[in-house]
Formats: sequence, structure tokens, C-alpha cells
Amino acid sequence: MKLVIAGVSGRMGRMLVAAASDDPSARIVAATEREGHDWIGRDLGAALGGAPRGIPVTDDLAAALRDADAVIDFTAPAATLTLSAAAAQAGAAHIVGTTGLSDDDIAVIDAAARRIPVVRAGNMSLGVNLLTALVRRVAATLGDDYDIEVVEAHHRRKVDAPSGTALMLGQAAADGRGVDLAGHSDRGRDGITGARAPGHIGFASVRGGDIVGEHDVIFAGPGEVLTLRHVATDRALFARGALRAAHWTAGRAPGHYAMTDVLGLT
Ligand SMILES: NC(=O)C1=CN([C@@H]2O[C@H](COP(=O)(O)OP(=O)(O)OC[C@H]3O[C@@H](n4cnc5c(N)ncnc54)[C@H](OP(=O)(O)O)[C@@H]3O)[C@@H](O)[C@H]2O)C=CC1
Ligand SMILES: O=C(O)C1=N[C@H](C(=O)O)C[C@H](O)C1
Repeated sequence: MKLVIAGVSGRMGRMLVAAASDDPSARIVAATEREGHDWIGRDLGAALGGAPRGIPVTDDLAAALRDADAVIDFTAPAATLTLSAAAAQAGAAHIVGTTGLSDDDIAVIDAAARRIPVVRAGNMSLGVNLLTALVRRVAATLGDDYDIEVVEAHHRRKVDAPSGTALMLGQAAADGRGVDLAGHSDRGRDGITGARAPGHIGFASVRGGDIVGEHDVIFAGPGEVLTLRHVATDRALFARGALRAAHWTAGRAPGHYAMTDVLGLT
């Protein structure tokens, strides 16, 4: 599989290079960075401080994607939208790990997914995707007298909150309860907030140090608290998931897929 790695100098970009380099059935054909980045025009191997690998780092998406089967994208919403159009134009699959996407952004990706396979997930790990099914089941089983809170913790450089994973878990809880998440969310409590709204799903975010990603879904009810927890200890986990998703798109019909489809959890 011929791959393009987007945002290659980032935390996940570097992980993706390592994961793809260890995969005998994957070959990185190009890497991208934003216009003006000091890696543009350099060889990827050299930019990473090693031997040249004959892989260009470019901001020319059409050129990067010309010969690619898939692009793996853990960047930022604006970059993901540009890549979405370029991937659809080139006929390459788009694997989207970027979080912080708005509903309008997702509508743009939906349009591209009519032409190419797109796999998008706020978390590409097996554990979190399994956890969504557990959360849905527990939320469906427990009544409204169990308050649901999603608490997430990440490193100090994360720019979006709540995390994409927290929103996936909140969505699973809302699905289990049969309610619309947007109309039943509490985000960012501060000051005299009043008592907790019954049936709402709360979100809280912790930022600090180098925490890779921790998520608790708390069901607090009369006389007991049930907590479902996932802890990521190495972000190589997400890169392996993304690579698996890229392979899964080979020969796949256009569509907007989730990681649960890739993992056979749907
Ligand atoms: N779904 C999942 O499993 C996971 C998702 N994520 C998500 O992935 C995203 C990236 O995370 P992380 O790697 O930690 O962030 P980083 O900031 O370390 O990396 C993002 C990279 O994208 C680059 N970038 C920004 N704009 C463009 C552009 N127009 N074209 C190409 N590259 C661009 C950035 O460059 P510059 O710094 O110069 O702006 C940077 O190199 C986040 O949204 C995060 O939440 C992270 C881990 C797992
Ligand atoms: O930015 C990160 O680091 C992570 N982002 C994803 C998210 O927003 O949930 C996935 C993971 O938790 C790491």
C-alpha cells in the first residue's frame, strides 16, 4: 500500500512514519506539512535526523497524492478539510484521526466520502472502540438516576476539548439512552451552575504534562458509582490503528466509515 503521511513532523506524524516503516506491506511515497514549514522541500529521512529515504516532504497535495492509495491524516481541522478535497480528487482513501472537527467540517468530509473510502475516528485504538459498545450497553441498562460524566486527561499541548474520544464515548452513552447528545450535554461548568440537569451527559477535561490519553466514563447512581476506564500509554497504539484502517480501505467502496467498521465491531 502506497501511503502519504500528513502533518509528518507532528507527534502522530512521527509515530505514523515509524509504524509504516515497520510494515512490510506499506510504503510511504510522500509526506506533507503546511505551507512555509521548514521541512518542505527536504527528504523525510533527513528531516527526521536520519539517512535520506527518497521521500519528499511537500505542501503540494496533488503531487503527493498522485501515486498514493491512502493518506493518513492526524493534523488540524483546516488541514483535514483541504486534504479531504485533494484525496477525493486523487481517488486516494482518507484516514482521518484529526479531532476538533465541527459538524460543518464533517459535512465536507461526508461529501468526499461519496467518492472515496474515508475512515474517521476520534480514537483509532481497539480498546476505546470496544469501550464505546460497553458504554452504550451500560447507559441503556441504567436509568436516568445514574448521572453520566465523561472525564478525559491529555498532555499540555492538546488544543481541542473535550477530546474526540470523550465525544465518541458521550455519543455512545447518548445512543444507549436514546437521546440526542447535543441537547443533553453539560460542557465546562464554572461558578454557580445550579444543580445538575437530570439526564445530561457531563464532560470535563484535564490538561497536563505528557499524558497520552485517559478517559473515564462515570455512572454515578443511588449508593454506587460504576466507572469504565481506558488509558493509552503509548501513542504508537493510534498509529497502528490508522495503518490497519488504511489497509482495510483497499478495494473498499466509497463511504464514510468508522473504526468500529474496520475492527468488525459493528
Ligand atoms: N484519532 C486518534 O486516534 C488520535 C487523534 N489525534 C488527533 O490528531 C491530531 C494531531 O495530533 P498531534 O500529532 O498530537 O498534533 P501535532 O500538533 O503534534 O501535529 C499536527 C501536525 O499537523 C501539522 N499541520 C497543521 N496544518 C497542516 C497542514 N495544512 N498541512 C499539513 N500539516 C499540517 C502541524 O504542523 P504545525 O505544527 O507546523 O502547525 C503538525 O506537524 C489532533 O487533532 C489530535 O487530537 C491524536 C492522537 C490519536
Ligand atoms: O490529541 C491527542 O493526543 C489525542 N487525541 C485524540 C482525542 O482527541 O481523543 C485521541 C487520543 O486521546 C490522543
